[in-house]
Amino acid sequence: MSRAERPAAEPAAASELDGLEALAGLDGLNGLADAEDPSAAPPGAETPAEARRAARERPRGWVSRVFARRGAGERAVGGAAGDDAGAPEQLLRAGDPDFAGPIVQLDDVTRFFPGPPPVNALRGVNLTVERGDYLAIVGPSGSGKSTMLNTLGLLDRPSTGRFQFEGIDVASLSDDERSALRGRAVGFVFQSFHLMPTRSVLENVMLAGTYAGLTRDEREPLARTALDRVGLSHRVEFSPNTLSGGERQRVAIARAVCTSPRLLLADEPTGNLDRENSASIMRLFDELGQDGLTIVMITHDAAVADSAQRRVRINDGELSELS
Ligand SMILES: Nc1ncnc2c1ncn2[C@@H]1O[C@H](COP(=O)(O)OP(=O)(O)OP(=O)(O)O)[C@@H](O)[C@H]1O
Repeated sequence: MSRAERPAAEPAAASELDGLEALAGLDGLNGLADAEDPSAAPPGAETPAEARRAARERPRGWVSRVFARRGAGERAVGGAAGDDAGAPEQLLRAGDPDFAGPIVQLDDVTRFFPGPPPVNALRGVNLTVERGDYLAIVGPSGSGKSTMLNTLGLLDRPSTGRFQFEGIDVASLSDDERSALRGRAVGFVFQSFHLMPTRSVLENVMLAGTYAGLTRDEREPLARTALDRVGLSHRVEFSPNTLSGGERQRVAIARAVCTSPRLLLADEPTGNLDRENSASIMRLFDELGQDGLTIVMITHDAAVADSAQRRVRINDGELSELS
């Protein structure tokens, strides 16, 4: 199994949903593939126009609660309506796209797993990622790459040290706030694509908008634009199973970028691709980087790492900058 697909604290069977839960920030929510559209508001819920007006009036960098859990294993519901009608709307901090400082700032971050055996997976890591950086993280197996990615993707918390995302100290966020920030600000691309085989290409990409709290009407045009961006507008109604590996990864990238995340995390994005498809995916990353997207990519492939603007090495949990 590849890195960020693994839950941070406990190993689990590889499944399509692992990565999707990471995308969603809906840790522990079961039945995701079959869940009803969470943005389909029940009768009496606020209309899309009302929701947009309310969103405009919120303080910058905050979102209203998008998902509520009714109980263990039950599906997500939309907004503050439905069974929650009458409950006060909950505002969650979800980062600030206009924050002028670094998007990521790690100060003396450690991650300790008590084991047995005990492991210091990250040791005193300092890292600043500026908006628009395109960074590759390289390192041998077991060096801490996936722990770094889980941390940056708000899937795991440092044991000690400080992690600031767009100036917010992540330690001060509640679980719901971390999920909201992840859903709004972070896009994930995995080695093994994590596409739903029973859904069309378009539906797979639209799923990302669900997790960002968008209505169906808002999601479809964004998904079509993203698919156009990755050169797949002629494949929207296809099943992912009928696509080549390179095309599947393009769908996954479209899904990752369709809601305009501020940080794209890529875990061995070319690991399952041949040389030609790898080069084409790297060109796409270059273009996304030139468009201003901040990208952090883990790779074993030196040629792939060379395509990034900046490289860091991780060795036994310690990070060092490469020239
Ligand atoms: N949940 C966990 N519990 C205990 N130890 C863990 C856990 N996750 C990671 N580790 C340990 O932390 C160290 C770093 O693991 P990590 O998965 O981050 O390495 P990696 O560089 O991603 O490796 P690979 O390239 O093989 O995927 C390893 O020694 C690993 O066994």
